Amino acid sequence: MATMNAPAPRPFSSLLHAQRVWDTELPDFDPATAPPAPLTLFHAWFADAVAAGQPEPHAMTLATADADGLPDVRTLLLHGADERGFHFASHATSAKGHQLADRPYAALGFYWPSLGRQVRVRGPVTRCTPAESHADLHARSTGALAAALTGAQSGVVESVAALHRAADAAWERAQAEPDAEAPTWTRYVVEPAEAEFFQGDARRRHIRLRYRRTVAGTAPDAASGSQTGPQAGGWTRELLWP
Ligand SMILES: Cc1cc2nc3c(=O)[nH]c(=O)nc-3n(C[C@H](O)[C@H](O)[C@H](O)COP(=O)(O)O)c2cc1C
Repeated sequence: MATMNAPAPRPFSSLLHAQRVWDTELPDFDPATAPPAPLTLFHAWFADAVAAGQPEPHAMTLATADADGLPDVRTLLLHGADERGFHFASHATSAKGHQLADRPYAALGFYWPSLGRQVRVRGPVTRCTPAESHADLHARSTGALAAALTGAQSGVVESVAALHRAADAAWERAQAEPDAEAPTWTRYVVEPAEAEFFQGDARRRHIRLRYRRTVAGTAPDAASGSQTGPQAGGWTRELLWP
């Protein structure tokens, strides 16, 4: 009887070079129709990503720098986007928490491949009040509370068994005490100084629209063709070469 052999795995380079990007139907983006402030466009693009079935559209990369200026990056969930900025939450005692204490600036990146869209945000980071951090924690699932109660984020754990013990204990506590405190859990806000919207294009005519916060009356608005000054709300828009 013939034996069924599993196919030999393809070499990494062959797999890598077989991948494609921007070869689906992508939306048009006319920057001349973009709203004056980036928050409105972010909300619209987020709704588009949800409607397009983009998995986990609220997952974003958060870049920070350590005390020596060395960069670091990880994935987080967006907890809100409003006039104050882009909100996320984590432990103040984690690696990112220490980095933000040393250098309270960050960059965020969203990528929604279903639409060929990327959004980047940069700016200073502030901590929300303890009451807001508490509310953030308790507005979410038992699993999220348990994860926060496990604590020690970014510390070294001696074994998987130790991780399981701590996680199981945290789950039990989260179920028994839904109001339990996780004192280091902190909600942060990135206040955008810049926000860039990238619309991919199959022919590589990608559109990049950057908003920069300005003092009123200081800069023309290249994206709208206006020669008369900045947009309402203190934002200047510029098109960037892709
Ligand atoms: C999809 C996804 C969502 C995540 N969301 C969060 C989050 O909201 N908050 C958080 O602290 N960590 C979150 N994490 C874990 C972080 O990526 C990271 O591992 C952790 O925060 C420790 O980062 P640090 O050592 O740089 O501080 C998430 C990971 C993934 C893959």
